[in-house]
Amino acid sequence: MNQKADTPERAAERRQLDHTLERIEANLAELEGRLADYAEDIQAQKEYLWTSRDEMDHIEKISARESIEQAVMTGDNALARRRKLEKLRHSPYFGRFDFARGGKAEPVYIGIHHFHDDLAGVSRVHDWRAPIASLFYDYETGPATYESPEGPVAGEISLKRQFRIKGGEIELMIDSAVHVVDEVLQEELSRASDEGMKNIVATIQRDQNAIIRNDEAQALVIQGVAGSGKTSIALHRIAYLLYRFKDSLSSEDILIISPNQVFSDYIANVLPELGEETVNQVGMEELADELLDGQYRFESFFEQTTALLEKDDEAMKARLRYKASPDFLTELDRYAGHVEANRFAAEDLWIARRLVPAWLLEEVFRKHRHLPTNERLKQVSWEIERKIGNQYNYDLEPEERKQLKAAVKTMLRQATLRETYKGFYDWLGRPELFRTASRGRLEYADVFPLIYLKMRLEGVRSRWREVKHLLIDEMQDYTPVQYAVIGRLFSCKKTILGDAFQSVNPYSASKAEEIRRVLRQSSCVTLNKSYRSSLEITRFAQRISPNPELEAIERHGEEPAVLKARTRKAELATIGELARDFAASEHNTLGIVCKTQKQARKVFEALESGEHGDFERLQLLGETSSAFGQGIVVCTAHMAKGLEFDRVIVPEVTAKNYATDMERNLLYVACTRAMHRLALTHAGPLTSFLDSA
Ligand SMILES: Nc1ncnc2c1ncn2[C@@H]1O[C@H](COP(=O)(O)OP(=O)(O)OP(=O)(O)O)[C@@H](O)[C@H]1O
Repeated sequence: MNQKADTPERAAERRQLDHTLERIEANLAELEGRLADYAEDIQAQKEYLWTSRDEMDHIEKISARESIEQAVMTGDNALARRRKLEKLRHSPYFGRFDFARGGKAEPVYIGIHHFHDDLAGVSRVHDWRAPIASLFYDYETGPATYESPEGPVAGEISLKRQFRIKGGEIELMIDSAVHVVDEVLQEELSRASDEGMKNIVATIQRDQNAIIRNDEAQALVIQGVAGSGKTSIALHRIAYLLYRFKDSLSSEDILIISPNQVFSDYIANVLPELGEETVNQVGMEELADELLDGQYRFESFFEQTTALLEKDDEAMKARLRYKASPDFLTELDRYAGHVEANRFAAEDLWIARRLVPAWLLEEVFRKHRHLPTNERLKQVSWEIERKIGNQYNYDLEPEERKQLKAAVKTMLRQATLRETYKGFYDWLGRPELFRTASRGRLEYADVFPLIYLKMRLEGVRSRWREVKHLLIDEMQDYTPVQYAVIGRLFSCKKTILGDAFQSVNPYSASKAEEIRRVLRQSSCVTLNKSYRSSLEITRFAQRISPNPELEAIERHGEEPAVLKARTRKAELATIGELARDFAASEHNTLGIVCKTQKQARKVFEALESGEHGDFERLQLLGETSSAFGQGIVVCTAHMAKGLEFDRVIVPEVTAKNYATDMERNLLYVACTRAMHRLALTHAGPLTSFLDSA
């Protein structure tokens, strides 16, 4: 039933919607009144506190302040409810199903937020995260069961209906008896992109729902093909967990490790749209810098990838490959054990003419291996002093205490962390595997191994220790050592997602299985259905990096175009033409995705020069960019990871520019960013990756 004509069902739904909207308005009006009362009350209490402050004693003042705080909190809750009701006013729900538990079927409406009609004392719309709402995502008509806090509830769904309601009007209404590869989803996917990532509550698919609502896995590893909704699902999962565990989990307890600032900005809107606060986000490099107390300068992941693309340095590749291998972690562990066993050369010690045997010093030192080195030495001295006290019934004089501390300190074989780390490669008999990057910095591949060693030998400080749920996106770009550090640092639950086919740096990439080996107690799920791109674009990208498991959504668009130009200048003119065509279209975002930053800069400069037209919203993304915007975005495939655009242009798809496996991956990432249109340009022999495309 799709027709706009006013069928009896549609008319009934229209009445239902009007009624719901009236009830929302009534609740809002009542809330406005209460808010005004709260404001007045708070003001009056403040005035009273101020004018009576001289007559009040300390206890009375505290109690008056507490009463004001309480009133402010009540007011804040009312404000939050108002925000939700105002949102519901535009679109109170997107789904309905009629569910019978034995008796008569009752309609259940599902929306982005719960709407409890406080004035009538009834729930009119259920939050999409409520237990009963899972029926909407998991079943069509027929027998159905959901898990309530009291146990499973079985019944029968007799009707399932989807809506698109905007500005209080029903734009679309569809009954679905069969599975939801439906028109609503198709419509959602064919629309032009938004400012950033959007919520997908109305069209979450069954397998996606299972991931969102999985609240058991200690570490959930999601391997999903490009455009399978991994990032969207991960964010909806966070919103779900915040709802499900609202008494013990708040947005401050959640941390996202995100690939870069632009990505952080791109996803920043999803949680607020779902009615939750934004959560903390940190980049791997920022995390590394914190764990190293800002004491080491190091190359960035972006620089490492750029160096790999710009220099064909076999020795560097060998270093990266080794440091990303599971073997490396095993060896590093052995080395840490070796250093630990040999770093404290205990000797018999005479203090105040009393003997402290070497074995005792050794034993006490071992016992405190979890402490940072300085703390540990302090602890050894203190404990030995206590033992002298007990054993010999003698309290050390200040001078003797100093001697003890100095003697314990000299037993430690002092070496800086960097020296100890460098020593690993000598110990291994492969000193060539340690190289310094430009300006004396550490190579990026050495940063996390160094942190790992620090964790094992000295301990680290981190402001993230209290995190209760960790989300890691683009998991394929992190090595086993990085996961080992993460595993030690975060004992909380984790959601880890990515796609092995989209590694921008294959020399240090991880697959789901490898991650699982490092992070114990993890479970793995796979998503093979791709939603982002039209069927034509997905098929085209599949020829670059075939994945037989991938299932493309049946949504049609234009065939991707491979455009040959005679010269480089002519190629830039073609890009200019495509950009002008975009600017005149209904689309909002165009990504021009290049292989390297240098290439991106050239295209950007050509478009900025005005020679090819006047482009209002034109942006070049670099390593330090922090915002994702609409218009034309010129960037590298590395930066484009995780993002999507209505249209994508991939310049310089020549045999020279796209030749290695790494370049094949980058080309794949670039093409899979396109939702509706894709064009590739070249002024030289075409890359063989597109031969069959
Ligand atoms: N169930 C769904 N309903 C509507 N849209 C969906 C659904 N699942 C995914 N999408 C859309 O598909 C696109 C890709 O989603 P997302 O970016 O989360 O995928 P991804 O797997 O993280 O992609 P990639 O790995 O390629 O970066 C987004 O536009 C998202 O809104």
